[in-house]
Amino acid sequence: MRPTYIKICGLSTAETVDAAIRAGVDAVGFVFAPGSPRLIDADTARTLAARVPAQVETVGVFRAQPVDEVLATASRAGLTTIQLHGGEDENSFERLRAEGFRTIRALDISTYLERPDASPADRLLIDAIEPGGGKRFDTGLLQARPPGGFWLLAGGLDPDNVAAAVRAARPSGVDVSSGVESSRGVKSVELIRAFVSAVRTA
Ligand SMILES: O=C(O)c1ccccc1N[C@@H]1O[C@H](COP(=O)(O)O)[C@@H](O)[C@H]1O
Repeated sequence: MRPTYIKICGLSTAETVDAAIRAGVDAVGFVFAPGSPRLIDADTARTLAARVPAQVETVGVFRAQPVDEVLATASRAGLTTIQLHGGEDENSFERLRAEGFRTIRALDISTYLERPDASPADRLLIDAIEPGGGKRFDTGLLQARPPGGFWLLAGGLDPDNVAAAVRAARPSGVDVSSGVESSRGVKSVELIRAFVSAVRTA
């Protein structure tokens, strides 16, 4: 069986990017969604992404932003992958792919249950209602509509709950932001290490 894919999101310092890579993550995320406590600009992301080895994905996270703005930011930052939390139309992912990006479509659990097949992106991410809010959702709801293909579980994961969440929901991967922070928006090297280690025990 393939090891669980791990993405650590909302990184903003060289120290935490390096810690995530040393811990063995598959992807690091940079947030460009206005209003986020993890918001960084494209030039900062470019400097951080330059530290990341080629086998680790660099993901730009956007929420309800015009696709032209998404493309301009991700291109300037030199990222490999774009994660959209709403605002996209059915053509957006095709356009992002045509520009050479891998894509992740993030759906909150309610939207996923209403439209489980609404994912023309390369990968699906299922999240709680408020992205980046550190709140979990009941993964038992997925039993009614088990996701097919590669999918990521997100929403309120942390080093203490992630192993059980992986065993229960069997996602292809996990994505975390709040659960590896010492205070809102501030990532912790220790919590990043503990999170990756907990996933590996699941
Ligand atoms: O992290 C944010 O601030 C954010 C803002 C807007 C859209 C997405 C955001 N992050 C994504 O939220 C989930 C997990 O969040 P948490 O672990 O519950 O805090 C993850 O997909 C992040 O990429």
